[in-house]
Amino acid sequence: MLISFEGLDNCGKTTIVGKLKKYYDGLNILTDFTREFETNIGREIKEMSKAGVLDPVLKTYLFAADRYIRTKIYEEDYNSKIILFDRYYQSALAYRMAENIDKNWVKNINRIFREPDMIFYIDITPQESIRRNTDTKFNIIEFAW
Ligand SMILES: Nc1ncnc2c1ncn2[C@@H]1O[C@H](COP(=O)(O)OP(=O)(O)OP(=O)(O)O)[C@@H](O)[C@H]1O
Ligand SMILES: Cc1cn([C@H]2C[C@H](O)[C@@H](COP(=O)(O)O)O2)c(=O)[nH]c1=O
Repeated sequence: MLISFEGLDNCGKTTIVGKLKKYYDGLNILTDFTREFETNIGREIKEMSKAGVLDPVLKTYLFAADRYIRTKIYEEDYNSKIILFDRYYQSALAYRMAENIDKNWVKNINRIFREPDMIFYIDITPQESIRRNTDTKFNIIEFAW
């Protein structure tokens, strides 16, 4: 089963995914979790973002490549394990649309990904997202408010 978690930066995805992993481990239910920036391409996204050389088109391709590598790892596991995705392709749609990139183009690139069995959207306000932010946190989107 593939379960994904979405929401604004700092909404609490990683906290919830961590707690769920512990909970399922306690029940001996096989569970794994994954998030962006775990692959070489993911790390490159971070470096390019810090260097200011990422644009929305590059982000679309690179995040999809990072996601593709991670989905391949779990290809055989969806029927036997719970795979928790801390962000999935819905983030690509939301974040690229916010950057005025054509939704259908982003959708087409992300068509290769299996649909999640469940998506949890964690709803916080932009103000709360900013309030929870710390200087040490990596943000790929400049806060515009
Ligand atoms: N339910 C909650 N209420 C208040 N604060 C919370 C809650 N859940 C998480 N936080 C706090 O919000 C901050 C961000 O949490 P977390 O890293 O889990 O969010 P995230 O959505 O994974 O963030 P990121 O956008 O960096 O991936 C942390 O300081 C965390 O302690
Ligand atoms: C998957 C994906 C993510 N992003 C953005 C969204 C966030 O600002 C960062 C990821 O950081 P977080 O710690 O997981 O919140 O990357 C994006 O722009 N496009 C994507 O496809």
